[in-house]
Amino acid sequence: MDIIFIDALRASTLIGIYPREKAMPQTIEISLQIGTSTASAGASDDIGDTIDYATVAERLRSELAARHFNLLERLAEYVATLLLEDFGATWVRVSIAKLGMMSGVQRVGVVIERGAAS
Ligand SMILES: Nc1nc2c(c(=O)[nH]1)N=C([C@H](O)[C@@H](O)CO)CN2
Repeated sequence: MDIIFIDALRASTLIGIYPREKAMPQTIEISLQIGTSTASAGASDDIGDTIDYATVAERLRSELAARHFNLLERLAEYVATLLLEDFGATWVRVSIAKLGMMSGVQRVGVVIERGAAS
């Protein structure tokens, strides 16, 4: 299995369990490892034969701008499902972090893996 990755993509979304988090968008940081075969694109040199990371980033930003989730766990599931079902990934690792949420802590977050690594 090959991997296409996006590291530390920043996106704005409503995320959290507290009223202020439901009212005020916050910036989250998303890192993705997207399992897929890159062999076809490696041979053809054609963007149509692979998962376009620019399209993934744009889609995520627009989806997240329009949604609210209570938990990072739910948001991570949403992102993983989107990559598996809409982009045809076979396996994904999704890391999502909130920045500066707690005093003395730089980042908090979740990492999930879904699909089948081959
Ligand atoms: N495991 C989790 N713990 C917490 C979450 C979460 O999404 N997953 N969220 C919060 C609050 O929304 C937090 O961001 C406020 O500091 C607390 N714990």
